[in-house]
Amino acid sequence: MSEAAQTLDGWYCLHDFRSIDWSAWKTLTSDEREAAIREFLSLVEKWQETEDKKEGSHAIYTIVGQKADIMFMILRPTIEELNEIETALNKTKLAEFLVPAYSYVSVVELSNYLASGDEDPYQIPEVRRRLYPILPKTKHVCFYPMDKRRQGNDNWYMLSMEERRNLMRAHGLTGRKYAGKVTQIITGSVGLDDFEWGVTLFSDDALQFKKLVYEMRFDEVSARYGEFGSFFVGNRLTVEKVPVFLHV
Ligand code: VOV
Repeated sequence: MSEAAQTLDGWYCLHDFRSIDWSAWKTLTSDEREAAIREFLSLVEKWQETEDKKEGSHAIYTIVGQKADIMFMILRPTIEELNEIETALNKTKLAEFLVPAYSYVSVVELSNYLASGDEDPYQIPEVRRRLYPILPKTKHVCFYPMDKRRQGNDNWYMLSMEERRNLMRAHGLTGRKYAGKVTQIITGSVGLDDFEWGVTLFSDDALQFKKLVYEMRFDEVSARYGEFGSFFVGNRLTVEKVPVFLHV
């Protein structure tokens, strides 16, 4: 049996995608809509207080295309808190008009492929910053789930640790070319959701998602072993923009 990579696991993560039932939303009076928006914003304010205390983080993006209209990405120390947050959201008035489109449950993950030293990694500030990240406030987001292939001669899980380490090193070098342009948050989801990882990319230039993902297709680890789910791309929805977004 090949040696499993050891993972470092950080905050739990929920990607919650909803479509908006605009026809139903329009049937409310403008006072009712305003009250629903106020109630929703007070929920987001609570999320912000948690983020300010560095006890979690969140991001809200409007999604381009028909797969969804809005995405909430939530990070919390426990999976129970993710459940509480989705339940609180579901109990709001606005949620009566939010139709579930897709969701993904995972946990922020770093592997030990490129780790060095004997120090307890959970005590290294840079590692902690990546395991418990405050989500970047970039203009755009790209999310997709992915697997590593297990088929015939292309079975990631039959490769030796050394072979996987070399492939991940090459992957990291390609990724490093995008430093300052794209920030990635990899979340592990084996045993938690339908794919093995969630990939969330943040950038102020949406074109960089295409350039990075395309370039990575030529890395052996993606070319030979990568299998991908649906891609979602979105634009940041700040608290200030919420009333305009929901105005009908
Ligand atoms: C923004 C660029 C970027 C950079 C710098 C980067 C670097 C790194 C490093 C150094 C490491 C290994 C150590 C660790 O930190 O775990 C990883 C790990 C991982 N990556 Fe990555 N990745 C990037 C970006 C990046 C992208 C765009 C994708 C999607 C692949 C594609 O083809 O669409 C991806 C996937 C992953 C995955 C699924 C893992 C875990 C694999 C496992 O088997 O455990 N990743 N990644």
